[in-house]
Amino acid sequence: MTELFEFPSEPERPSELADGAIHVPGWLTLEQQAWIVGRFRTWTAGPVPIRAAKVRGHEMSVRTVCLGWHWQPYRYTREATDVNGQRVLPFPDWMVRLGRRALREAGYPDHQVSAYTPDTALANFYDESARMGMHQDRDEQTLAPIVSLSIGDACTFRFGNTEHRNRPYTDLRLRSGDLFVFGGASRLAYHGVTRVHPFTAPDGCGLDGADGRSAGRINITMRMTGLDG
Ligand SMILES: O=C(O)CCC(=O)C(=O)O
Ligand SMILES: [Fe+2]
Repeated sequence: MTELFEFPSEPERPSELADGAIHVPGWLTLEQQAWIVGRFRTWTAGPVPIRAAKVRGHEMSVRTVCLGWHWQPYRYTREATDVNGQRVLPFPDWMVRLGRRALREAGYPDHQVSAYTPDTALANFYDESARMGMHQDRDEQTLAPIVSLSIGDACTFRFGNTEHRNRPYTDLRLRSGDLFVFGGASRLAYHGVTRVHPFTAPDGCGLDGADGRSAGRINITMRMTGLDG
């Protein structure tokens, strides 16, 4: 035999789906993932507990806890007036640094990296039956890029166009540790999660299933609201 099979597998590289939309597979180490899951558990404990936001009277299947600003359909407030009226946790400095590193490593230019000061994060939890319909992230007053981190079970992420929620779109798998950035010409692209793939979370990522259940998926999106106060 040749040594063909001894070559390490091709390293995973960033790929640009569309102008400004970059997928970086395996961006977070397992240790970083597990650490973030630990932080997530503290956020869900309050003062504003994780909850399913209500859209036109219907609870979303995804549950969300926010940092910095509280998102409710379709606005940001400091107090979670649709939950318990408490003020949300502050946006952590480590996440600003992580957001800048994400932009840099996704290939964004230096001036955009240094100007990037995300002030809100939506931390979503998906159980194996949760989904997120096609939508635009447009409750922010700036068009600064969105930085998205995924941990736990993989999902099928649908990334579409800026005009409407229908084709053309690309379905890709977001796995534990992946980074996805969408800014520039892709900032207002419609996107959603069509399904979660149970039992695909890697050992050591910090999300473990219990009693035969799958681990679920955490997704964190950092954003710059452009809001004062
Ligand atoms: O879970 C994801 O990957 C996307 C989440 C999302 O689009 C959102 O929170 O607005
Ligand atoms: Fe979104």
